[in-house]
Amino acid sequence: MTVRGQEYEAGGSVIHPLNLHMKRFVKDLGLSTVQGFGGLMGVYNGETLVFEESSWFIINMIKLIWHYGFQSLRMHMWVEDILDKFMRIYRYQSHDYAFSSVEKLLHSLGGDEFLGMLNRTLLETLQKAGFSEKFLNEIVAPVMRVNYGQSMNINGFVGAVSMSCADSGLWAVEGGNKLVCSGLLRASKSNLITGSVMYIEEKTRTKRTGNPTKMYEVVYQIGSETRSDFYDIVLVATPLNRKMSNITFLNFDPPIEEFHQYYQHIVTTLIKGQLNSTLFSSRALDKFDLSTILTTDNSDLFINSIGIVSSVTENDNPQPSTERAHVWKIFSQEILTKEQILKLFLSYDYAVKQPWLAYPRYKPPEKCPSIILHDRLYYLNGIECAASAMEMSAIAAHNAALLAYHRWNGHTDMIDQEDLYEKLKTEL
Ligand SMILES: Cc1cc2nc3c(=O)[nH]c(=O)nc-3n(C[C@H](O)[C@H](O)[C@H](O)COP(=O)(O)OP(=O)(O)OC[C@H]3O[C@@H](n4cnc5c(N)ncnc54)[C@H](O)[C@@H]3O)c2cc1C
Ligand SMILES: CC(C)=CCC/C(C)=C/CC/C(C)=C/CSC[C@H](N)C(=O)O
Repeated sequence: MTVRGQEYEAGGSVIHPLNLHMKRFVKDLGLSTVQGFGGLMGVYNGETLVFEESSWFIINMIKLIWHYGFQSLRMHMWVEDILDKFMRIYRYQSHDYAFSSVEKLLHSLGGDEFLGMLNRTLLETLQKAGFSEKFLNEIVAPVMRVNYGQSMNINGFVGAVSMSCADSGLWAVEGGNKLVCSGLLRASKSNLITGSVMYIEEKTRTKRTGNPTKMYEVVYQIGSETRSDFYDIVLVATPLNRKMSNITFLNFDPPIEEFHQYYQHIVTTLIKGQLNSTLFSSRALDKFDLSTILTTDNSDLFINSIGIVSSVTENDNPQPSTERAHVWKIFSQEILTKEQILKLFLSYDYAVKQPWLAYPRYKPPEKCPSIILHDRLYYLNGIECAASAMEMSAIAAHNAALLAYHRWNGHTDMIDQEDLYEKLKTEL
C-alpha cells in the first residue's frame, strides 16, 4: 500500500526465519531483507494492560514466569516440536516427492498428530496439553487475533503456525515482499498475461500430430476484451471462492466440486498520528513505550491489534519522531469509523484502509479442498485450510509442480509415499 510516497505492507508482512523457500527465493534473487520490528508489546483486555513486555530480557523472563509460570517456555517447546516436524517438507521436496492431498502432505510430516491438530480447535489442543486459562486468554488468544483475526477456535495447526510468529528473527523483504513474486516471474521467463480468468473448460483439440487430445481452454478478460488459450496442464493459484476469484469450470465430467470455504473479513488501516495512549494505560504519554498492543477476545474493543510500522524501505526500527506521530497499522473486523479513529488517536494526519478477505475462516474439523481438481487441473490454495502464510503457498506451489510432473510422466513411486521420513533417513 503506498501512502504519501511511502510503501507499507498491508497484507503478508512477516516471514519466519525457518521459512526456507522464502529464504532461498530472496537469496537466489539477490534481494535484501529487513529484520522484524523489535518494539515492546502489551496486551489489553478492555480495561487494563494485562501484560507488558520489558526491554530487559531478564525482566521479561521474570514477568512471564510471575504471570504464567513456565507456560511460555512450554509453549515455545510445543511450537518448536511442531516446526521440527514441519521442516521435513523441505527434505521431501528436495528429493522431488509430491503429495496428492493436503491431508497426505501433513500426515507425512507429523503423522496422526498433525491430522488431529487439523481436526481439533487450538483451544482443545492446548487445554489438553495443560495450558492454563489465564495464559490462553492473555497470550495465545491475542496472538490469534492479530495474526488470523479469529479466536482460539481455529484449528490447532494454524494455531501453531500463528504462535511461531512469537519467535525471534521474523523478517521481510526490503522494498516489499511482492519483489519475491515479480523476481520469480522474471527469473522463470514465463509469459505473464495480466488478465482475469473467467472460466476454464475441457475441450478436445487435434494437435499437430493429428491425435485428438483433451486440453483446457482458459478464458480470460483483459480490460473489456475476452481472450482464450489452450493448455495441457492448469494450476489454479487463487482461492476458489465466488467473492474472490469467481472462476467457473465448464463442462467437466465429473463436475468440479464447489468450494464453500468462507474467508475472514479483515481491515488493515494505516494511520499516521499521535496515539491516545490513555485509552490503554493511565501512564503519562511520554512514559508510554509500547509499539504493539494486542487485545484479548473479551476486550470488547473495535480493533484486534495496533502496532507501529515502518515503510518497506526503512531498514531500521522506526525512529521516535519529535512530534510522537508514528505510522500505526491497525487490524479490525470492520472498517473504522471516524469516531473510532478519534478515540484511538489524539490527532492524525491520514487514515488509509485496505479491506481483505484475508484467510480461511477456520472451523475444525477441516476437510481441505482437493489438490487434483481434474486430470491435469491442480489447485494450490487448498493448503490455506491448514494454515495461510506466504511459505505455505510456496510449499503448495512446489508440491503442485512436482505432482503435475510426476503424474504426466507416470512416476507413481514419487507420489504419496508412506514413511518418507524413515526412508530418507536411511538413504543418507
Ligand atoms: C492482512 C493480512 C496479513 C497477512 N500477514 C501475513 C504475514 O505476515 N506473513 C505471511 O506469511 N502471510 C501473511 N498473510 C497471508 C498471506 O498473505 C497469504 O497466505 C498469501 O498471500 C497467499 O498467497 P497466494 O499466492 O496463494 O494467494 P494470493 O496472495 O491470494 O494471490 C492470489 C492472486 O490471484 C489473483 N486472482 C484472483 N482471481 C483471479 C482470476 N480470476 N484471474 C486471475 N488472477 C486472479 C489475485 O488478484 C491475487 O493476486 C496475510 C494476509 C493478510 C490478508
Ligand atoms: C509456515 C510457518 C511454519 C510459519 C509462518 C509463520 C508466519 C509468518 C505466519 C503469518 C501469519 C499471519 C497471517 C500473520 C498476519 S499479521 C502479521 C503481522 N503481525 C502484521 O502486523 O502484519
